[in-house]
Amino acid sequence: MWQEIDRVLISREEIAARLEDLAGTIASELAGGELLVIGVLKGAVIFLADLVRKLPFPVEIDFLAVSSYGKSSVSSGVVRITKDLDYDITGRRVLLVEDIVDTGLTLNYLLGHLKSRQPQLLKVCVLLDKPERRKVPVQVDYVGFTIPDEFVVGYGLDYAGRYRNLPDICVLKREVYQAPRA
Ligand SMILES: O=P(O)(O)OC[C@H]1O[C@H](OP(=O)(O)OP(=O)(O)O)[C@H](O)[C@@H]1O
Ligand code: HPA
Ligand SMILES: [Mg+2]
Repeated sequence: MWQEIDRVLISREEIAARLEDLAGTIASELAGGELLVIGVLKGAVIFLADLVRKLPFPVEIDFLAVSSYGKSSVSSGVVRITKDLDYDITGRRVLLVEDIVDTGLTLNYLLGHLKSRQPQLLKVCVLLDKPERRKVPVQVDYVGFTIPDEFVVGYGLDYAGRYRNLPDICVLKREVYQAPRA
């Protein structure tokens, strides 16, 4: 069924348990004012959907879309906004939700883009942090899990558009995304 998967890295049960803690921390630190939660399409959709339902106060939700990986397992280095926000975030309290910070190029670009609109508060929550691959330092306020340098799929994360619906976070077999040596 999931033939290209090597192994489960983080199970659905571990994700659910960590989300309880993460939501508790976010709720205690960001309560007391209106909050706009911004998800980065498409990878963050499943994480955001689970996270916001654990917050004990009403939030608004918006999305923006970027693409840098396309059909590859390596960042193109060029971040492109393919869908911008619907809301004006000037003066607002914002929580940006991402599935993964890897090289940091996407988040770095997005933070510049969002800060230029002068929100009152801008916090960043990522489900996965892969620090070994970082090319630029980035602000991350809340992290679900720190993971090793392996390409992961599932729980929103894709390889060439596939596997987002896998309920666990899994490591893809290396031969799937690494071209055989000549
Ligand atoms: O830290 P980086 O190296 O920039 O990588 C992280 C970004 O790459 C992925 O996006 P992708 O371009 O694959 O879009 P997607 O969310 O639609 O899959 C992921 O969802 C992050 O947005
Ligand atoms: O490990 C990853 N998996 C899926 N998408 C990604 N985008 C950056 N790193 C990854
Ligand atoms: Mg992707």
